[in-house]
Amino acid sequence: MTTRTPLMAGNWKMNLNHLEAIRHVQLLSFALNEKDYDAVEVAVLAPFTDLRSVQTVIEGDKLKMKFGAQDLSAHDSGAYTGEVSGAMLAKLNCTYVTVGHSERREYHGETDELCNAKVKAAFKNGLTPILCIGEGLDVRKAGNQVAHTLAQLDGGLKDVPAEQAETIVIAYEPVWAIGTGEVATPEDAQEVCGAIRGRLAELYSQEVADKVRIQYGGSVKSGNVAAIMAQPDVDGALVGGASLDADEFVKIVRFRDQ
Ligand SMILES: O=C(CO)COP(=O)(O)O
Repeated sequence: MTTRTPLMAGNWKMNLNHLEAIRHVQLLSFALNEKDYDAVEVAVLAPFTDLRSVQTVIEGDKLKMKFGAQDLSAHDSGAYTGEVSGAMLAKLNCTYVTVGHSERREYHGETDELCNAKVKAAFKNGLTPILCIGEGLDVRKAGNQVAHTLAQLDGGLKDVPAEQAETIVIAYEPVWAIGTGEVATPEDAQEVCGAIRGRLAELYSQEVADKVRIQYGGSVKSGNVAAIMAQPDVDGALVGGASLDADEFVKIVRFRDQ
């Protein structure tokens, strides 16, 4: 059985300008220590306009914190006004990029096909995609959360080879739990995260499935993170609102102490 290092990632969404981002990363850096970095991987996912500043603080101070973006273009370069390419993110030393967050699916019409192209663009440029999948409230009420989420997984991973797939991060984010304070129960999280790992084993192999980190996201706070992280198929958290409060995010990173 592979040991998976938990990945605790803060998705800042459209919050914190570059000056606020510098201050926020500094606050995190004062609080986090070697023991934290030995136990978990910590990442911040910042707006595009913050990335250069975040990189400067993290690399200048030799912090072990990883950083990344919240989206990328499916295209390499060219006449795509407003888009940011994977190569541009790689040039800034980004490690991660979220793909297919539910807010992009909902407000920007991102389909599984586009997410698949973005996953491939991320890999092509040496970035690790965090593919976000999860069901809305109506699907959950109908009891179809597993089938719905696995269909998004299949779509996002279409034609992605095993050697890339084993390095991907999957974030299970039930849409009804995002920003609502309505956290999924640990059992809800485990049901779908376990099904995701099972599906990865079917698509690739058990060995690949055992390597992939699966995060839970949706109203994660210091008060609920420990119970969610105790689930066997949950390997991290993708934290929205609570990641904007440095003290709270540090508590989430230290989930074992909560
Ligand atoms: O969407 C999320 C992280 O990507 C979750 O957001 P909240 O933690 O604010 O519910």
